[in-house]
Amino acid sequence: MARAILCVLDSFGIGGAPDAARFGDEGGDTLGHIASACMRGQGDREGLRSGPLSLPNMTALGLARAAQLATGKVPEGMDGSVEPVGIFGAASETSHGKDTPSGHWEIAGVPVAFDWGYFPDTVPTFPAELTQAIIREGGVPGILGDTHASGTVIIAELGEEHVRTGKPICYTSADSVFQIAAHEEHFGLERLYRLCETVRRLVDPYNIGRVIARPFIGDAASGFERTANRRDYSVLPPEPTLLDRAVAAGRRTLTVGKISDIFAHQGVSEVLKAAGNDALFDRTLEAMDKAGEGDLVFANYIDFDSLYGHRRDVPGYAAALEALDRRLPELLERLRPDDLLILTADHGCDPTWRGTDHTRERVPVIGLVKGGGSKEIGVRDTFADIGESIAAHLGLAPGNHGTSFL
Ligand SMILES: O=P(O)(O)O[C@H]1O[C@H](CO)[C@@H](O)[C@H]1O
Ligand SMILES: [Mn+2]
Ligand SMILES: [Mn+2]
Repeated sequence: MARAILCVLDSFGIGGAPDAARFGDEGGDTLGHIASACMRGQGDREGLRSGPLSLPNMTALGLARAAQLATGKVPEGMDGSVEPVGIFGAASETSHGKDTPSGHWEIAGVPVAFDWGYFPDTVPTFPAELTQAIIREGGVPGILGDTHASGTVIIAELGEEHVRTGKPICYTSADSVFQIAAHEEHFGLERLYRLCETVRRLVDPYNIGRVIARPFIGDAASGFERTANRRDYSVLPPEPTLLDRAVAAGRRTLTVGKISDIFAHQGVSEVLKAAGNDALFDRTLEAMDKAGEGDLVFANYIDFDSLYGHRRDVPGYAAALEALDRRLPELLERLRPDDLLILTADHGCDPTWRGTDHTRERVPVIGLVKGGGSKEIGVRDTFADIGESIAAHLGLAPGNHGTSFL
């Protein structure tokens, strides 16, 4: 039994999704395209990184072979001849959406078999009656934005007007989200959180997955910058997840980063938060030190997605992958006999792709049971196989979805 350590590299897809065309994402491949770009010198950035993508520790865990299973080819510059030390394969998503909650919930054994509500890619994007209700019940003089947008672009465009008028910047994306950007000092952080709670209630009838507070600081002269005080207001998962099942069985679930928000704080014993992948990795190590027999550590590394994938920043994404890879030995050293480690992702966000949205992709499933051998698990039909394998490893009763690969 021992423990299970589940790490989600947010948006680290490996291509090959059988239903990618339905999303306009046929050919989308986060890892494959980053690796190819790096081979062409397009991953170079002065003072940051250069050359082919170098992920020796994830390759030892089977990343190159997992990508080969997902797409039929080894990413350029990666070594597909390395014999993986542990569990390796890929997984396809069955949930209808390619968003963060769908991906994480499916990993935790609960695929999302219904369609979220989405706001149309029009201006205005939000229904007039919803906007009116937000103005009335949220106590704001109006809203800015009201469009599909990239969060960093829209605060550059509207930050000054927001500070001047006090109107929050409201926007959405291809995801089922209502995002609210507001200045931490001029508008106020607590006031932004309260507004998000109000909007959470108001968008429930529209079946919107998340309301997201996007606080920022700065001014027009020096530029506006988002802070780490982002907060996600998710609806409840439709069924008990792996987290709920673990807690119900008397286990502890130690969540790192935004996991707790993504699961609407259900089935969470402990929340370890931090800003930035590096600090989140530190929290993961702390959680591993705290976790006892039969417990689950569940971590999310958000920078891949929000700082690099959505920003279509190939050198940034490559550097972040290499940084995490360099630190993996610290995590591997902390594994106790019979601990299960899995590294995976919740969707893709190919930084070479058009637009700024997620990409429908398969995800890697790589890891090991400490003391166990090498095992190819193939391409799994659902991310739920990950949660089901963890449940089996921890001695929890089987759930309603997925099949253990252990
Ligand atoms: O452009 P930013 O604000 O980072 O938004 C991105 O983050 C949201 C939540 O993950 C996605 O829906 C996408 O729109
Ligand atoms: Mn995500
Ligand atoms: Mn995202």
